[in-house]
Amino acid sequence: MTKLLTIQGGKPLQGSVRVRGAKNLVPKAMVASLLGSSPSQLRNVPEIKDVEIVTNLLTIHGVKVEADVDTGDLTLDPSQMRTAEHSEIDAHAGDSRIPILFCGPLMHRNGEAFIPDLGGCRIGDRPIDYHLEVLRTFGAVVDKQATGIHITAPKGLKGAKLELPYPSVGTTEQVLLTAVLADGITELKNAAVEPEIHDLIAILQQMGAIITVNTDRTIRIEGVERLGGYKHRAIPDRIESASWASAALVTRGDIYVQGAAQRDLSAFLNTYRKIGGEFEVDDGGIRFWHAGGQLEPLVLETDVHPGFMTDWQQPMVVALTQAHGVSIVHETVYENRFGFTEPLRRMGASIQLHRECLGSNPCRFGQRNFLHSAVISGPAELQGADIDVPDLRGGFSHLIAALAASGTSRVTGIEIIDRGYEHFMDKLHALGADVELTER
Ligand SMILES: CC(=O)N[C@H]1[C@@H](OP(=O)(O)OP(=O)(O)OC[C@H]2O[C@@H](n3ccc(=O)[nH]c3=O)[C@H](O)[C@@H]2O)O[C@H](CO)[C@@H](O)[C@@H]1O
Ligand SMILES: C=C(OP(=O)(O)O)C(=O)O
Repeated sequence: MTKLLTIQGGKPLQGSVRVRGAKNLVPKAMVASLLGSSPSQLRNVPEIKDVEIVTNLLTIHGVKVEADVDTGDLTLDPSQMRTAEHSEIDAHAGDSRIPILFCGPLMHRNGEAFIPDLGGCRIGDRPIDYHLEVLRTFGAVVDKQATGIHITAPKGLKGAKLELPYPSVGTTEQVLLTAVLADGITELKNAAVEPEIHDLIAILQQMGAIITVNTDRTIRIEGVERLGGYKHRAIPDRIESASWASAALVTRGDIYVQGAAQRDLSAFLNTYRKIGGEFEVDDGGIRFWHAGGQLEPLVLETDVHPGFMTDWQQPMVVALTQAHGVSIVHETVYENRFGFTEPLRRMGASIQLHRECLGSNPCRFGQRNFLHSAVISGPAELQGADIDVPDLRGGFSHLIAALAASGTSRVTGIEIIDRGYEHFMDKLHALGADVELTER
């Protein structure tokens, strides 16, 4: 059975949606529970696919996971841990990148780990060379096999001096989850400092870890012998919040995002204001709306935190198709994150892709053959189209383009959107969207 979403566009989205814990924190917080000698409690957990995948992976490793989907409370008890079969891990890895973060905790607890083929969005090559390099420096032995990668630590894991070629989020998390129980001190230079990393550090500190973050992207971790459980409320999802904000702009609507946190959206809110979007912050969330005038074009470059996040880029590009004039977007985090613009062009948007760096941020893709800059001319009158969702954020962008377009769009592959947008169909209905889901 495939799901088909039919969208009649042209209605402004209006109303309120609730955003819960961050997709890019919650699964990692769940993995961290493996390091504890007692149960952990995580609050504000959303019902999204990546949480389901990590729940299954933890369960096959003997962790008892109890969830209350209404309150979003999760209890994770690792006291009966066991080693899972490679075939079991493969079967449950799904379309997520999280399995690679099990390495450190599993080596500490079971002496070995297995990395299956990883999922995640197809927005670039997404190699794992930094991960394997840091694990080797901790003392792990990496054995690449036909079905995946087997990792052992025959002499234990020892603190290390590390420096990343690029501030990779996943590799920084790999280092944190490995170093906290390693023997001795780890120093990581050029670390990622995204809000989700700080939240993971807060969790590890509650468990008993000793971690210092310096202002120069250096993280110092003093290994300890034992960690306990944690009790933590996950930070809200800043990507989902920004996505609904873009939806308000594109559809000329007005959306209150309950749970959105200004602190983690700073770069996005500056851009939102410059394009002509309005927002108002209160204790419970942020209201986003289209002020009624014309939207202004922008020059935008994605970057690591505290820059404009790459996962905000795709919905924002749809908003820029509605701005009066020429906008430029330079994607510096992933080499191939503009594939989603092809359906937008079919819908009537004017977007040209370029191999050159159209911006001044240092970028790894400039002298290579990657279409990683976009020139967008607006405003475009979008028409409905048939679309197959390519990836999580690209898919959400297509939904909001279709909601703003005249006529009917038929969208397949929407299951991908469940990876990061909790109950998005219910939310679209609540916002007054004319959408219908059928199975065929
Ligand atoms: C589950 C999760 O949290 N996903 C987020 C995480 O992905 P993820 O942790 O995979 O992203 P990274 O920060 O590691 O990747 C950044 C860049 O580093 C490169 N790289 C990374 C690792 C490596 O071993 N070798 C290498 O070359 C990647 O190809 C990419 O070009 O951070 C990204 C950047 O904020 C976000 O877009 C993703 O939503
Ligand atoms: C790229 C993303 O996620 P992942 O790393 O899980 O593919 C995303 O959330 O936009």
